[in-house]
Amino acid sequence: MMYDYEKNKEEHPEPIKAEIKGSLPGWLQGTLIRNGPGLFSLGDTSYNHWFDGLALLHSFTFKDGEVTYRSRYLRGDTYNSNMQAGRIVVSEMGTMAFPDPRKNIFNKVITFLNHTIPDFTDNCGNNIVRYGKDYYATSETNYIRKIDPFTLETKEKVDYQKYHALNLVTSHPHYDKEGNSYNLGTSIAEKGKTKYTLFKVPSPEECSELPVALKKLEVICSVSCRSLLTPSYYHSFGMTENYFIFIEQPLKLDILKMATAYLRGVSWASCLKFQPEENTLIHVIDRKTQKEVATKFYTNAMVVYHHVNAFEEDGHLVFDVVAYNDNSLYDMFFLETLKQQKESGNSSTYCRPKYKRFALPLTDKGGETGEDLVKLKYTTASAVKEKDGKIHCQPEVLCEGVELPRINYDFNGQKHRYAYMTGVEMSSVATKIMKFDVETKKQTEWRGENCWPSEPVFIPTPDGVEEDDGVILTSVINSNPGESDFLLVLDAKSFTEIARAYVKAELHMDMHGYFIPHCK
Ligand SMILES: CC1=C(/C=C/C(C)=C/C=C/C(C)=C/C=C/C=C(C)/C=C/C=C(C)/C=C/C2=C(C)CCCC2(C)C)C(C)(C)CCC1
Ligand SMILES: [Fe+2]
Repeated sequence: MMYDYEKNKEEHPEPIKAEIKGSLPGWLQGTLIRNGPGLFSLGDTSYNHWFDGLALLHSFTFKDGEVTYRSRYLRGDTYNSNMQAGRIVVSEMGTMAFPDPRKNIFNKVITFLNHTIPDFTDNCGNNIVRYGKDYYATSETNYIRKIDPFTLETKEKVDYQKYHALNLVTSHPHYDKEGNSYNLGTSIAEKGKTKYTLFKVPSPEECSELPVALKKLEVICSVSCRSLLTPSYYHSFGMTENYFIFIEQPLKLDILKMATAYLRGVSWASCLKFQPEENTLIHVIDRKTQKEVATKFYTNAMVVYHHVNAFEEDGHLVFDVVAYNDNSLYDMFFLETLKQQKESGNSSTYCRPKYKRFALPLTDKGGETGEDLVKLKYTTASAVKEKDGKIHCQPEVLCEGVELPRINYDFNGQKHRYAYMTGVEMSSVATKIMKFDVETKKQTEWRGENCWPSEPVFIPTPDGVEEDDGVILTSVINSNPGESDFLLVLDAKSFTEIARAYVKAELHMDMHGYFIPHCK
């Protein structure tokens, strides 16, 4: 049986009480919000790519041993314009929307102008982020959409460009213990320069008076792009106590091609090119000096979407990522490809993701040319100094076939032992979730027959002592006939089931989730 990626999903804005099997820990109070695409065709139009689908938020609220479920489409300008027109009229990364052929020439000219000086989509269907005290649905364009985290109603549209010149911003910010948020974005050909900018948005306390916390956006550092018109695509970055890690990979947006994409009748995604002949630069930014460290680190060509974690140890900066050899992940999610797979029953041939660990020496003083400067005993990752002083890094592959990594976020920036991930076996659905022990390399799994779990989210026990004191939450699509979908609660230590909350509604395959304690 295969998941039907193309099917439009219904929203359930009224709370639905779930049926609990097992018992929920009393301390688990709050709301898990998850985000992902839910609508793929409208009128006689449809999206080409699964990531393009209209954002459908859903949430599980835990209160006094009960769970309530609700879901709501994000009613952004994109959603409203599409619904009003009864067809897809706003372009997304993988789908260029063209004017209705029945429309008059005047309308066609306006649409053309809009795509020459484009106003991008606010269909924020990738993740939930927090800036100050507010929560936003986000993808990677300059628009984010404030939401009510409890009712999932759509609020104001916020434009990063009002606060800083940013054309693209990740949907994976970092947060520190004080509640500050950190994110990374790209400014394209701004005053003749293309650069990646790291910025900070202060904690809720510092922004409490402001309607939009981004008003207090502070630039930490800008990294120049290696080429003006082909910035790298990236989806996340790493942060430790003293450093940020940004991977400038050879998966590139060709801006000139993008500018003419509409005229040429192709999508923006077709202007995204993997260039394996180029290497991958690893930028390390010192948080104290707010400057890039002088040493130049690089590795072979690769494509990374998700950083797992990063930490400092004995003069090294260690970071873990999920990496691919090419861009086949994006290609796998074209709806036509997914449909063919479903019909033929064949699984996909996309490149298997690998959990890789890199170790960068922070001091290379005295290192000889050709010497491996990594002195950590527990990793085979290497960093060899070359004649020109650059450092060539080779990772250690810790395991394969994993994606959507999460850790106990209290350990972000510190040495972690466990990563929680979905397991993928050459297919577009996850068949299991797993706990991976990076020290022993032991993998513990949860799987259910005909069940497709989502990204596993770790929630720490309030008085927890050990890293894995807590629970894992994952929403599970259950394709066993006559059975309902459910939210699964696992004990993170033993990775065994504690409870299921069965929902009398069809859950959709989503991307990422955010847990807000005590939001109820
Ligand atoms: C502004 C701008 C623009 C636009 C843009 C856009 C429109 C974007 C969007 C974007 C987006 C919208 C993005 C997204 C992303 C996503 C991702 C990257 C994802 C990933 C995923 C994954 C990794 C998966 C996983 C999974 C699942 C989900 C299921 C099961 C199985 C697996 C595990 C495989 C342009 C360029 C034109 C120009 C410049 C500026
Ligand atoms: Fe992501």
